[in-house]
Amino acid sequence: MSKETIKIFDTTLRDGEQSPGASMNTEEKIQIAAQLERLGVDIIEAGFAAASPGDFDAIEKIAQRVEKSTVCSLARAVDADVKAAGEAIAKAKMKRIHTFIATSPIHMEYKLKMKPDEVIKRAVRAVEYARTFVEDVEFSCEDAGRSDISFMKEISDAVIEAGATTINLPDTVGFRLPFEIGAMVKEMSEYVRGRAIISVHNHNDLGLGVANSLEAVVNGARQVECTINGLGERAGNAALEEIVMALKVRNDVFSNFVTNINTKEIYPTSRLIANITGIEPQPNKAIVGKNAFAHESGIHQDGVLKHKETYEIISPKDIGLDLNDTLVLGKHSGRAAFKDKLSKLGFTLEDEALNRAFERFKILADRKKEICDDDIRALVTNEMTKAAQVFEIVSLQLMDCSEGVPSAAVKIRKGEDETMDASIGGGTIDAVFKAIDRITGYTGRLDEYKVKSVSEGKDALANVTVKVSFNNEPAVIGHGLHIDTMLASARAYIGALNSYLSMEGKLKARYTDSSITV
Ligand SMILES: CC(=O)SCCNC(=O)CCNC(=O)[C@H](O)C(C)(C)COP(=O)(O)OP(=O)(O)OC[C@H]1O[C@@H](n2cnc3c(N)ncnc32)[C@H](O)[C@@H]1OP(=O)(O)O
Ligand SMILES: CC(C)C(=O)C(=O)O
Repeated sequence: MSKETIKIFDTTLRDGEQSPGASMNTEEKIQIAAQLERLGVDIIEAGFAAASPGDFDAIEKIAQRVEKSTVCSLARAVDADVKAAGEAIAKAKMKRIHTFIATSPIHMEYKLKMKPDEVIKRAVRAVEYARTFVEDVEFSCEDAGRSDISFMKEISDAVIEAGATTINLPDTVGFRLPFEIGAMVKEMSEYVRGRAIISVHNHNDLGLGVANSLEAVVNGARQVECTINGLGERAGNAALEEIVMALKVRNDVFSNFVTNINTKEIYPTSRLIANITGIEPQPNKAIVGKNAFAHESGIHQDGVLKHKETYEIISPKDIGLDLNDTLVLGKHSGRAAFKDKLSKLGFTLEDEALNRAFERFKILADRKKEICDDDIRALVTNEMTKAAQVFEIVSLQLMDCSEGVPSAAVKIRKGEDETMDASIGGGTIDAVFKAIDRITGYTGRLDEYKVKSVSEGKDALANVTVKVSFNNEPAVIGHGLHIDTMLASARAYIGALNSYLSMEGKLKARYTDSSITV
């Protein structure tokens, strides 16, 4: 019997970005989309085009670059949203608009303040309008988990008639138990058989997102929506890596199904997302957590030494994690070893980018004795996701003591010119950022500041993430990497400014284009 393909719909760049603190800039989203394509996901939900000019810009750029996966934008059942989605994905080789409206009584009455008939009308209009941009239209019954099944059948009939090809049944608030999701999916997939495919999108509020998704597959779902590392609104979404590995490891149960995922790209993808968002999977997280393959107790270690499978149901190699790779890089390592390490970590860099990364590696190696894989991942990701550098930090001098006023003197390069200025501040970081504002002429409002150590030890790299809003426009993200936390902070702030400047013209054009309501 030929196997059925379960489509993997990745929404890390949309629902994943809804995790508090997980915002990403355009360059970072492009890198993530390229990695998701390598991973083999069928559909990349690249964002919500109408949500912000930055989202629109990122989706548009992803649509122009991704070739093997379908690129999708989310849209409310609102003309302006559908138009923005259609325009953002216009250049994609394979494209989809995903439109949604809530179908549960509680959402219709209190949030939408619409009668069920009006909800159906809005859904039909959105799907019909979406079909004027693309052939592939997905419709979601938001809060399907708490919706009346007969109403979902009625709205599905209407949107399928209007041209929807996928009906998604999100358990938006993660309320349902596996047997309930199974029953809902079975009834709905039998109802729409031959007319549309049924998809699920399970949230993790009760920790059941993955279990619910697997139960949905058994009962007829042929598309599963999920995110890397389980990122997503509130407690997150079902984790892609867990769903895919469960389908693979338990192929005795799921023998009729396959996915297009190259599981060896799971670990590199997980690390890329963790480095970019600064959100580490919990250590005991299944598949990609730091401890997922660590055996701590004597009896387990004894068993594993005698026969790995006594305690291991997954080989780390299957997810692209090579625990036996002992090549440690340091100040005496050359380009060949560096290049070899990059390719083992899943990076392929053009010559120029490779040279820049190698230079930064050498500078780091002068200060840090041993460079571990996570240092290299952070360094290369940082290099690849940098916006064009209008401003660059040249040097930083700080004065701080427990009784005095913190002050910072910063030298910044712009093209050929170098400018130095100083500022005092409420704290050292405040002084650094104020000095940068004085030199560049842009005043930023700091919305978020996060610092994370990339590896262990006192000489670990600091990875600083900032979210800054310039000129009261939508906030942008910047990352800075350095052994010195203050320098990493200055780089992150300048990175955010560079990112803002690279989008400034576009943002303004979209704000002032009266045909687009965002
Ligand atoms: C379950 C999910 O994850 S849904 C996706 C969630 N993602 C996001 O919200 C992305 C970020 N959101 C945003 O940037 C903004 O909310 C925007 C741009 C989409 C809309 O902003 P605003 O116009 O200011 O509206 P606001 O967010 O305050 O309220 C949402 C409005 O959309 C309506 N709405 C919500 N969902 C839908 C829908 N699917 N179809 C039509 N209307 C909807 C709400 O009823 C509300 O309408 P009201 O203003 O008439 O009361
Ligand atoms: C828009 C839909 C698919 C969603 O994110 C949800 O319901 O959680």
